[in-house]
Amino acid sequence: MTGAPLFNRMALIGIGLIGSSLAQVARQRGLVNEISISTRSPATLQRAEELGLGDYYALDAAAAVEDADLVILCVPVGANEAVAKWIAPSLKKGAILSDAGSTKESVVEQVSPHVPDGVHFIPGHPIAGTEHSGPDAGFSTLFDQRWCILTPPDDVDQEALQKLKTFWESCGSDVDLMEPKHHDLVLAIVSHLPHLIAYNIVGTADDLATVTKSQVIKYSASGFRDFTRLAASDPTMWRDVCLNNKEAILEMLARFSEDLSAMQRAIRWGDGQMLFDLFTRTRSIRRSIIEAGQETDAPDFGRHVAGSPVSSND
Ligand SMILES: NC(=O)c1ccc[n+]([C@@H]2O[C@H](COP(=O)([O-])OP(=O)(O)OC[C@H]3O[C@@H](n4cnc5c(N)ncnc54)[C@H](O)[C@@H]3O)[C@@H](O)[C@H]2O)c1
Ligand SMILES: O=C(O)C(=O)C[C@]1(C(=O)O)C=C[C@@H](O)C=C1
Repeated sequence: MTGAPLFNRMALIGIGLIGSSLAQVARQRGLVNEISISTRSPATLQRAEELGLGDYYALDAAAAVEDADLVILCVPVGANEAVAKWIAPSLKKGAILSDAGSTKESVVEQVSPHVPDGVHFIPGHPIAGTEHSGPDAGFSTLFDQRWCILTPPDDVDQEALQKLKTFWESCGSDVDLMEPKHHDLVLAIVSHLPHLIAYNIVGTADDLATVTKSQVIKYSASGFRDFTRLAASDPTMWRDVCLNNKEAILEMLARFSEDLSAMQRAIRWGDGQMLFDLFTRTRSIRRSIIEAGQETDAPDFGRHVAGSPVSSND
């Protein structure tokens, strides 16, 4: 990015995959003058310092947000309320307060009551990540060609919204605006359910006496490998996602279980047509995603680049 930095001081509370990636991209592209970092554990804070992610480091989150024009909470969603309470008295008037949490309605409910007058609270969620966590996992291109969803309140300050939008665009993302409840419903199916399925299938395989751990490793070049990647995601993060998007996740799990039962019935009764029709429909969904230029056939999922068509065995 060329031109003046968008913000003078950015404060990041939580410096794992997302916080570290934000620090690196903001520094590399000159989006902010200074970065102040706070996190709960002294060892993580020290690691952030060793990696040179910021300019100021503090275990006291309130101290870290003083004088910050942009504050982004990058902690597991279950920690947002406590952090908001902690930093609220120290937030600068006119500052933008945002977050990166994977759920949005709970964040709005838990953080909004603590936001002082004159601070612009605009929740956000980069749809970008990996199964890795901690400051070492971050990288500056994480947000390139990914979506970032912002869920501003109806009476949002338009100038603040535009500034935050420009920030995420400068991080490489495309920005969409959404209602928090709608965000949670959409993400329940496209992100939360796939992770739960992965946790479940890997757990089931591990429980089966016939599928020993060594066999899981030996044959993991198969489809199972994709599930093990997702199932290696951070347990705290995903526990908090489940507890904070309970309604939408339970709704999607119920739908999923019904569809799974239908598939089970088709297999039991030898209904090959049902199975063939379903598999044909789902295959065409992946093809249409690729044709829309939102997916490559490579394992680098989700970037908005034109990809090669899926090969056909027909
Ligand atoms: N990992 C992903 O793929 C991904 C993608 C998009 C959004 N998110 C969301 O972004 C947020 C951060 O995720 P991450 O992947 O960077 O997690 P992470 O586990 O890599 O990092 C979390 C950081 O928060 C700190 N922390 C935890 N509890 C805290 C507390 N009470 N007070 C202060 N710091 C605390 C940890 O020490 C760590 O530095 C989460 O809300 C998550 O839902 C994650
Ligand atoms: O690619 C991955 O590993 C991810 O899990 C990233 C992913 C996703 O489900 O797409 C996970 C959770 C976030 O809230 C956003 C992105």
